[in-house]
Amino acid sequence: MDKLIVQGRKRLVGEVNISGAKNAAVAVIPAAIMAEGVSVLENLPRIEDVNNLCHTIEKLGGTCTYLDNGHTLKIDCDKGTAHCATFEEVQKIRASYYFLGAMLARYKKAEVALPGGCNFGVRPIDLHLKGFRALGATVEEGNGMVRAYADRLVGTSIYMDQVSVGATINIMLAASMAEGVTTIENAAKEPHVVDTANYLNMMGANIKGAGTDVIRIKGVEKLHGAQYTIIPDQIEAGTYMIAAAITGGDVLVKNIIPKHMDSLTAKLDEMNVTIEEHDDSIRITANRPLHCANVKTMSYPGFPTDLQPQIAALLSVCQGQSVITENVWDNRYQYIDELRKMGAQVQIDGRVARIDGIPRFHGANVTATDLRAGAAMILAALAAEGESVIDGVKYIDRGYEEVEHKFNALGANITRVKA
Ligand SMILES: CC(=O)N[C@H]1[C@@H](OP(=O)(O)OP(=O)(O)OC[C@H]2O[C@@H](n3ccc(=O)[nH]c3=O)[C@H](O)[C@@H]2O)O[C@H](CO)[C@@H](O)[C@@H]1O
Ligand SMILES: C=C(OP(=O)(O)O)C(=O)O
Repeated sequence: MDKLIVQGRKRLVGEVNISGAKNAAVAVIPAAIMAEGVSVLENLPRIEDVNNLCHTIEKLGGTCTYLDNGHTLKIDCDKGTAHCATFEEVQKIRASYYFLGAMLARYKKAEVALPGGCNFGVRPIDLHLKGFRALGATVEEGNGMVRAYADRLVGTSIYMDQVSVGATINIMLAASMAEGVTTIENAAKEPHVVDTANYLNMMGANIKGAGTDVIRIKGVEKLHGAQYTIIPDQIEAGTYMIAAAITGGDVLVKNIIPKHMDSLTAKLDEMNVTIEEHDDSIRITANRPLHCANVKTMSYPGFPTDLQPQIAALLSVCQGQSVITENVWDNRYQYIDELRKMGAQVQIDGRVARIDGIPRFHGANVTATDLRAGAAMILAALAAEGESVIDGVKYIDRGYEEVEHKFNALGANITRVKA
């Protein structure tokens, strides 16, 4: 597996362009198989999750063709695809569960292997399946597979027991081609939910209310291809904003939607970081001592769980005691042992992490236990005294485009050693 070697104590200065959002791209790509016609997706991030989804579409019988340097993709499933996805690619990533909703919509039948993705303990998909059943599908699970089929899907009212990004999007996909109207109450409001709804509407769907907690979907018979530009990645942007703060840097984070960053900018402001907001960029300057802060992760517009490891790295080198409460995942502190190897002082008690600020990290050999844990390791290593070696880079490559190149362009010194 590739490793990253990071020389620490580098102040990041300059500008960084944020790529398209992973969690939007990974929903929009499977949604493209619902179209009779060709879709052109722009601003796709060049990341492993996108590669895996493209391979899946090709194995299903569709075609994926890049039109430029890898950010614009033409997806052609005009003649239809298979409805059974059991390949290795499907098991590697979380978002492969969207093929269930997409296939069920177009073919009224779907067979998909259980998804993979980052390991935060149990990651059930019961709410997705409950939604499909409510629409009239029969759903069976067994041997690592989910099988769903229906003679017809019929719109209905669905109340989500828990706010779930994946279930909201998956039900939206299936309901787009159901008969009649579906309402999803207590829906997730994340920017990627809105992005997927916008793409589906461009394809001819009739979805209203995405971005609020009630989404209303009037089913249509057919969807056509569409040209669509993916939104910027809120989490990649947040990672570079925190990188500027942790290295005492001065970075303009470009090509973003500043509104999506509100929960993070409020927190960084509270910590004494200077923030300048522009139309589509944010400048982060950190030239004052940073204060401790308390962070609670929540669904959007709350503080995203996908920035929890990165903010933990930053809080580790702030003055005083900070408290993080992880409200989304049962087990998202596996990376803390790795951060401790670099000197972090953290006590974990269930969903709560108490972090006592240290003056600075020291370099160490650490492992990226998952995608955002890997991002946190890079941030800690950038701020650390000495050299760090980060293993498990394949997780980072799932969701960060050209990670070492983007950081090095800001003044970091990161070298990739190929396995
Ligand atoms: C590909 C993608 O977009 N991944 C994101 C998505 O994951 P994902 O869609 O898997 O996360 P959910 O929003 O569904 O999960 C939120 C909570 O609901 C629970 N739950 C979820 C589904 C279900 O059927 N039953 C159930 O109990 C989960 O255990 C978790 O505690 O949202 C998470 C929360 O913002 C992010 O961390 C992931 O980066
Ligand atoms: C957890 C994440 O992704 P996934 O749900 O795809 O594992 C993430 O993007 O931080």
